[in-house]
Amino acid sequence: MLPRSSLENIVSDKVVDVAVGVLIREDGRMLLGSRPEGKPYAGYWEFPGGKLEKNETVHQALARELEEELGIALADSTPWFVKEHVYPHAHVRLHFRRSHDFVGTPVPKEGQECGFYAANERTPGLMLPVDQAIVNRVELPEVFEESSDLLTLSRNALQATIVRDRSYRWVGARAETMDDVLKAVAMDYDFVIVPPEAFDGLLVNGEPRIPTYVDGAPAADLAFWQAKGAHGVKPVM
Ligand SMILES: Nc1nc2c([nH]c(=O)n2[C@@H]2O[C@H](COP(=O)(O)OP(=O)(O)OP(=O)(O)O)[C@@H](O)[C@H]2O)c(=O)[nH]1
Repeated sequence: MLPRSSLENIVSDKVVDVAVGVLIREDGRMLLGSRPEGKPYAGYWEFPGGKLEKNETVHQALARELEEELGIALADSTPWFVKEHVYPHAHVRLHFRRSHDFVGTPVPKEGQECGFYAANERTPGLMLPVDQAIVNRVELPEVFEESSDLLTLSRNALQATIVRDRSYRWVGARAETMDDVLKAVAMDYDFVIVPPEAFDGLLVNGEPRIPTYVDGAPAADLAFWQAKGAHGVKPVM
């Protein structure tokens, strides 16, 4: 067995960056499709997207993949969050971007199936292991209001486990430092709430690590914060 540091080096040398699109239609349904034959996890369902090519931005890669795979023209997209996952076949860094701004009816070009689904609807095949949890997050409200299915915690792991068992739909925490954010990522929280002055400092390469609400930001500023990569805002109540 190799020492842990060597293992980490091997894995991190081979991280594959992937652009993933969460395309949301006016009725709130999101675009999902099956993976074509010949790829790892063929037949599993996923969000559209694919690997970044050299010198491409995430948005460019996503626009290219949507055109190639489904004949969809992507006008605009905003960063949502980045998630890493180690599969038997690859260590991927998934750059999820959201968009309401796309044109065209998806026409599968690689023999896949696809369609627009609500978060509580089942796709004909299983979702990729990482994506099932993300589907639930698509319905997070953009303006944070305290509600029975949206819970903010202290940063206590045990407490998070307990509230998940009591089946809150979403679990989040307050974060002011990158360390807080990374703990929330490790706990697989659904979101963090950050002060506006800390927001930029919590981005890595301009992207958040977890869906992020900006605390005390007026709802009128939602588009401004979303363009920077925030999921939404938490106005002063
Ligand atoms: N497209 C996409 N890939 C995902 C998602 N979630 C997820 O873990 N992945 C992983 O990210 C990687 C993306 O690779 P891909 O095979 O779709 O990319 P690609 O179209 O550029 O592949 P190719 O050019 O090698 O055929 C795969 O390891 C896949 O398992 C998702 O929602 N969408």
